[in-house]
Amino acid sequence: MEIEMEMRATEDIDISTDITPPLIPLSFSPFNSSLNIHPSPDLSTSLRLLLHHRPTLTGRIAGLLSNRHKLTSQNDQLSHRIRADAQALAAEIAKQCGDTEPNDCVLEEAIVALCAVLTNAVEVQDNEGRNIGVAVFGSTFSWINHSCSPNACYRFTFSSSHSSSNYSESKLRIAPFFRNSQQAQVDDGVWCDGSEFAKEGEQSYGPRLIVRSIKRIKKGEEVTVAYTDLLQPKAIRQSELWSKYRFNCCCKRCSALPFTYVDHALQEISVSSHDLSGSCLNSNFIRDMVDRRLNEDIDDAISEYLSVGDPETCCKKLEKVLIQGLNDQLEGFEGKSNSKFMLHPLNHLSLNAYTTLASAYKVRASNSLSVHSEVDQNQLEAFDLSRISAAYSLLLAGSTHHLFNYEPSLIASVANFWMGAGESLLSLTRSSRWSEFVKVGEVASDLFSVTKFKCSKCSLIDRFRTCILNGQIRSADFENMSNEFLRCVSDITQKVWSFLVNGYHFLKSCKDPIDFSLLMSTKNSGTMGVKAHVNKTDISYSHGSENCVQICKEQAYYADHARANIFQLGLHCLVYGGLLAIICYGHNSHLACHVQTILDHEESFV
Ligand SMILES: C[S@@+](CC[C@H](N)C(=O)[O-])C[C@H]1O[C@@H](n2cnc3c(N)ncnc32)[C@H](O)[C@@H]1O
Repeated sequence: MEIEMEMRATEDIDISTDITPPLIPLSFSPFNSSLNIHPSPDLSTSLRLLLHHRPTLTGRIAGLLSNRHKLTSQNDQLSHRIRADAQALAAEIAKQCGDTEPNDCVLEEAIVALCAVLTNAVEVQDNEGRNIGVAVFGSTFSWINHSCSPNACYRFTFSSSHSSSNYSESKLRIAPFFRNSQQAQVDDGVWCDGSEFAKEGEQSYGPRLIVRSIKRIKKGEEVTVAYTDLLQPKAIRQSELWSKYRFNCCCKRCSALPFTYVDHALQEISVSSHDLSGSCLNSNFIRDMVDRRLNEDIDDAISEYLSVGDPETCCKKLEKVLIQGLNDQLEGFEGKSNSKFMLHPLNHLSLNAYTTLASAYKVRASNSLSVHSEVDQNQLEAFDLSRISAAYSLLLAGSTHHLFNYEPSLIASVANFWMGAGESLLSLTRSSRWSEFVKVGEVASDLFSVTKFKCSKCSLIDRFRTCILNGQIRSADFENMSNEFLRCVSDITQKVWSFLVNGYHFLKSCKDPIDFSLLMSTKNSGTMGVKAHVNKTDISYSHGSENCVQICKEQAYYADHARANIFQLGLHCLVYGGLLAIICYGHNSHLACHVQTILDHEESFV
C-alpha cells in the first residue's frame, strides 16, 4: 500500500491569507499549443514530467502519488485508456532515445507518470476563467487532499516577476505529515528543495499557483482544497471523485447523517399529487427515476444550447421544466397519475438552469439590439431581455448565498455570482431604453436624478477600497460586512424585484430572490417564497398609448426610481462579490482589480 501524505497548518491562519508563496509547475501543457510534445495534454504533461524525473520504488514520481494500482487494477475503461496512453508515451520516449521498440521498464515508467498526472494535475484558468491548459505542481501543492468543505482554495498568477510588495505576506504556512498516522512531520529536506517556489524577478515558463485560506485554520489542522464542484449534491460529488481519483470521500460534509442542510437542498424535489402522498419520494426507485428525468430535461436543454446555440429555445425548455416540473405518469408506478414533481429552487439543477438562463437572456438581448437597433419595439424587447437576465443573475446569487450561510466553502462560487449579478444590473441601468421613459413622461431630462454613488446606509464601497489597499480581510470584519450588505440588499431588492420580473411567469413566482429562510419548511409549495411584496415600482410597458399621459408620467417617475435602485443594487452586489473575491484570491487578483475598474468607471458617470 502506498503511503499517503497530507498538509497541515504550521501556525494559526485567519481567512484571506496566502498560505504558500507562488509555486512554479513541474510540468505545464497549454491546450492547442505548438510547443506541446503530444496532442493529448495528459500525455504531454507526463512526458515533460518524465524528462526530468524518474519514478521511485514507492510508486511516486517527483514525490507525487501515482495511485498506479488503484487506477489500473480494474479491467475497466480508465485502466484501458491508461494502458493505451502509456504505450503511446513509451513509443514517444523510445523514439526520442533512438530505440525502435519501448522496453517494459519504459512502459512501466510511462504508466506511473500518467497515473501521477491523472492524480495530481489541475486545469489552469486564465484571468477570464477560461481553461488554458493542464499543469502538475510539486509536493507543496500536490500533497493537499480534498474535502467537500475545504478550508483553502488556489489561484493562478501569470506574472513572472513577483514584486516584494505584492507578495510580502507570502510565506509557507503548511508542512507535510504522513496521513492517518502519528508519525512526526516529514523532514524538510525530503519534500522540498525550494525549487517549487517562484523567486523574485525569476523568468520561468508556466503559471504560478498560490494556495489561500477561505476559513480560519488552526495550527496543526489539515489544509484541504476542492477537487470537484461543491455546488453538486453528495451523490454526484462522490461519483466524480471515484471515477477520477478512485477514493470515497469521508469528509465531515459527506459523513453527515442525516445529510447536511446544503446537501439536502441541492437534491430536493417536491411532489404534489391528488392520489399520491408526498412520501412517495422516500422510495429510492421513484426518487432516482424522477431525478434522472429532470436531470435529462435540464441537461438536454443546456447541451443543445451550448452546441447549437439557440438561446430562445433553451430559455423556453428550461423555464418549462422550472414551471411545470415533471407531471406525466411515471413508468413502473402504476395507477399513480396526476403526480407533479417540482425542482426545489435550491436544487442543483435549478441553479444550473438559472446560470444558463442568465446567460441566454443576455445573449438574446444583445442579438436583438444588434439586429434591429433602430426599431423601437426591438429596443423594448432587448431591455426586457436584459431585465430578465439580471433577475436570473440575482436569483442565482441570492440562492447560492443562502447555501453559503450554511457551507462557507461555497465562497468562490458565491463571489462569482454576486459579481455577475452586479455587472448585469449595472449594465441594465445603462440601457438607452430608460430615456424613453423620460421622453414619454416628461420628467427631468437628467434621468437617474435620484442616484447617489455611495449608499447612505452602509460603508461597503469604502470597505472595499480599504481592502484593495490593505489586502487582508479579518474574520470579524467579514461578518460585519456581510450583515451590512444583506440588510441593504434585501431592502433594495424588495423595491425593484417586481419591476425586474414583471411579465415573467417563473420569476414572478419567486417572491424574494434573497431570502430563502422559510423555504425549506414550506414543503410541497409550488412557489418559491412566502412573502408577498406590494411594489410601487411595478410598471407596465404599454406607454405608447396617447390616452395615458398621466400614467406615463407616473411610470417615468417610478422608472427613474427603479433605475436608481437597480444601480444601487448593482453596486452592492458587485462590491460584495469583490470582497469575497479578495478573500479567495487576494487584493491584487484579476477579479478584485476588475471590480475596482468597474467601480471607478461607474463613479465617474454619476
Ligand atoms: C493530489 S493527491 C493528494 C496527496 C496524497 N494524499 C499523497 O499522498 O500524495 C490526490 C490523491 O490523494 C488521495 N486523497 C485526496 N483527498 C482524499 C480524501 N478526502 N479521502 C481519501 N483520499 C484522498 C486520493 O488517492 C487522491 O487520488
